Amino acid sequence: MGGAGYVGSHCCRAFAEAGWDVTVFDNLSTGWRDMVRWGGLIEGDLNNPADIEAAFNTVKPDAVAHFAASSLVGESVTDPGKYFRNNTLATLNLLEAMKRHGTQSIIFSSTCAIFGHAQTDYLAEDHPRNPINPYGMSKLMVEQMLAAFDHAHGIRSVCLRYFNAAGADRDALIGERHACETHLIPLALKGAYDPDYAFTINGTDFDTPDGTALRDYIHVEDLAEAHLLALQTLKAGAPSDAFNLGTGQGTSVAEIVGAVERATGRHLPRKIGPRRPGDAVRLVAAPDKAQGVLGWKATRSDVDNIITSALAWHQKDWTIQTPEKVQG
Ligand SMILES: NC(=O)c1ccc[n+]([C@@H]2O[C@H](COP(=O)([O-])OP(=O)(O)OC[C@H]3O[C@@H](n4cnc5c(N)ncnc54)[C@H](O)[C@@H]3O)[C@@H](O)[C@H]2O)c1
Ligand SMILES: O=c1ccn([C@@H]2O[C@H](COP(=O)(O)OP(=O)(O)O[C@H]3O[C@H](CO)[C@@H](O)[C@H](O)[C@H]3O)[C@@H](O)[C@H]2O)c(=O)[nH]1
Repeated sequence: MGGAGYVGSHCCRAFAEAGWDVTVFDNLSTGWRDMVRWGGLIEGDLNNPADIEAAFNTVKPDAVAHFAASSLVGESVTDPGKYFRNNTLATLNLLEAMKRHGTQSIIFSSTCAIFGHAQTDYLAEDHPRNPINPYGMSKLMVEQMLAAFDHAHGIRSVCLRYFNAAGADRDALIGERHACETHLIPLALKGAYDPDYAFTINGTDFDTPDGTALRDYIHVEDLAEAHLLALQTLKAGAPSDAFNLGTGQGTSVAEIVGAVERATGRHLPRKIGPRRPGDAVRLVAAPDKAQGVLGWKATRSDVDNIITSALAWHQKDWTIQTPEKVQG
């Protein structure tokens, strides 16, 4: 579900390369037909139970990987209904279909936004879950629904709580491609090449060493590997579980700006703006549980490697970010 999007398309590549039959179900609201390269595409909307029913009748899936969602923190603050509908209600439709069809395994794209403000430097799975924006709330509700569906119907789930997904695949075939881009790394790359784009740092008054927000950037191919491992453990009969997926390394917005300048060899002009509504100060994972239980470790998530891979993809199809700037 949602395999035409950024994280889903990278995971589909990993699933297909592991020898699994992949079918993408996606309404292409924020995804892209040409990012569905590993498996077929069924166009459908999770808000429409008849679409899900038809897809399940066609494919009869053993397992579901559920990436589909609306996922812009700022937008969720101004339009919460969209988030409860497209993330929470739509997932309920999916779970009802899984129940009807006897599909017993699901990997869910959760998020560190379920935790809210960090009470500890590194967020472990048992950190209190107090989301501070409707996006995080809508995802936490899904985690709770998943637990209830396991209890009542034996549908086992793995909630993978990504920290900040970043980077692009090793061959630069697919990458971070959001029609409405709000994410830091693509916008910083755009700012380095496009003199007409005013890149802005959202707040320099956070309680962090350099005053800018701290995040844990995780390479999208490391996330894909975690999905493979999670599905394998579910297939082997493991119980439902949840894992925080990050590196354990916090990187500030200012440090990302520096890394973009290193990778591009260009100056990145920047403005200083206010904090973005709903933004947490610091979100850094404690990745120990994923390491211990899944045997997963981020190996591609060095910030310079992330930005180099993102840049390689953007340069291959620069029109996606900055028309006219193909030559850099
Ligand atoms: N990108 C990140 O940093 C990040 C971090 C944490 C969690 N996540 C979660 O990971 C998942 C994937 O994120 P992404 O960045 O790849 O987003 P994306 O927008 O690129 O992909 C989402 C995909 O879901 C599809 N979709 C959305 N609503 C749908 C619906 N009702 N029916 C069918 N398809 C629908 C979209 O068309 C798109 O292809 C999301 O659930 C997101 O909340 C992302
Ligand atoms: O032009 C920009 C864009 C972003 N930021 C800041 O950079 C940080 C990271 O922002 P962004 O890349 O948008 O990621 P997050 O807001 O942290 O949200 C992402 O990461 C979350 C987990 O932290 C996921 O749940 C969300 O789906 C995903 O959008 C935040 O402080 C932003 O305010 C800027 O300063 N300037």
